[in-house]
Amino acid sequence: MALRSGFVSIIGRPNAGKSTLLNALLGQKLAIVTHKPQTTRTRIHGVLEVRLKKNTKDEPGHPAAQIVLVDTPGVHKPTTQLDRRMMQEVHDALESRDAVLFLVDVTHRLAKKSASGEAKATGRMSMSQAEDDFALSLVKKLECPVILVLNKIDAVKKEEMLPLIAHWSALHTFADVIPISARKKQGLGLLLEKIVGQLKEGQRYFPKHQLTDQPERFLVAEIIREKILLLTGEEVPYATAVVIERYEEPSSLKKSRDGKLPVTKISAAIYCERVGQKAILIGKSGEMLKRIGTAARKEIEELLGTRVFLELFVKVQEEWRSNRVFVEDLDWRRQLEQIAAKQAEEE
Ligand SMILES: Nc1nc2c(ncn2[C@@H]2O[C@H](COP(=O)(O)OP(=O)(O)OP(=O)(O)O)[C@@H](O)[C@H]2O)c(=O)[nH]1
Repeated sequence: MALRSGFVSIIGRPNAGKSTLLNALLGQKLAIVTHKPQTTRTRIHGVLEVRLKKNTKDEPGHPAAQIVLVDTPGVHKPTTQLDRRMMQEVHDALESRDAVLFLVDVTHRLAKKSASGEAKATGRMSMSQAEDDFALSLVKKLECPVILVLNKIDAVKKEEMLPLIAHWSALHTFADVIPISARKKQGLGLLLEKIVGQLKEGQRYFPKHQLTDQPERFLVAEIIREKILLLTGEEVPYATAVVIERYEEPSSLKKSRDGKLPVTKISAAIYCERVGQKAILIGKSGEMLKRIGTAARKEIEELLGTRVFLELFVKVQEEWRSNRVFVEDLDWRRQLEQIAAKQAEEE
């Protein structure tokens, strides 16, 4: 059976579990995950090789495939320039896709019907419903097959699933409806089979062992941002951006004579919008910055397979989320172009 290949975008409201699903399918952490909505800001490509599965008398098989999974920011109504950039990333991810996974969080229950038979949603529920509806409106415009993926089934009772499946299936003609738990890795085999079933025969888009097109320095920036999201509260996580200012890889990956791993030297700027936020990020006697640095360094060392010397600086850039130029410059693809231009200038 010939290889199949294609781009498959994962779309859904903030916190639906898109990044968790990407990581679970890849079997490796590529996208950062937190319990806070709007964690993902740019689209992330994760390259998944699916092995050929031969037909058996009990189960049908499928051909080998290369699936380029595209994780996207959560679909939400934009209010700042950053939001608009995030939504642009969603639109870009929906352009000329081979298939789309529309991810719904099943713990956001349906509104209960009142005595008059009217379904009423209130507060947080009505907001999440509005976000789901907005995401669905984008999906409805697509010409490619859309698989409805009902996520977080580990967190609801089985009997709650049937009304949810009925509700969502009535809203659009989905190519398939697959209940999964991205966190518990349930239902992923079936989901993969269904995705491969939607792809056409084709060549690989990326070399066989390449996990992503995102260079390590940007994965490093995301790891630092994840630790900030996890360790700080209120507005600080949303008002924070991380930019790698220095990234010096060791000349060799060999251990030194005394058995020590080589060192990667990294300096990163953490941007926030106000002096008060800077004070929170630094903490009393620099304690918070130290916690962020230590947590990030450990994970970066695992990622790079070297020791890491990590310097963090906190800088204030007032209202950066509404500054178009600043937001555009945060895009790693843009940063990569700027680095390449600078290198060419220096040579
Ligand atoms: N119980 C349960 N929780 C899950 C599951 N999948 C994801 N989560 C949790 O849901 C939260 C959000 O997960 P993410 O993967 O960051 O969600 P996302 O859709 O990428 O979020 P944004 O970046 O905001 O768009 C995290 O706390 C996850 O651990 C699941 O299958 N079951």
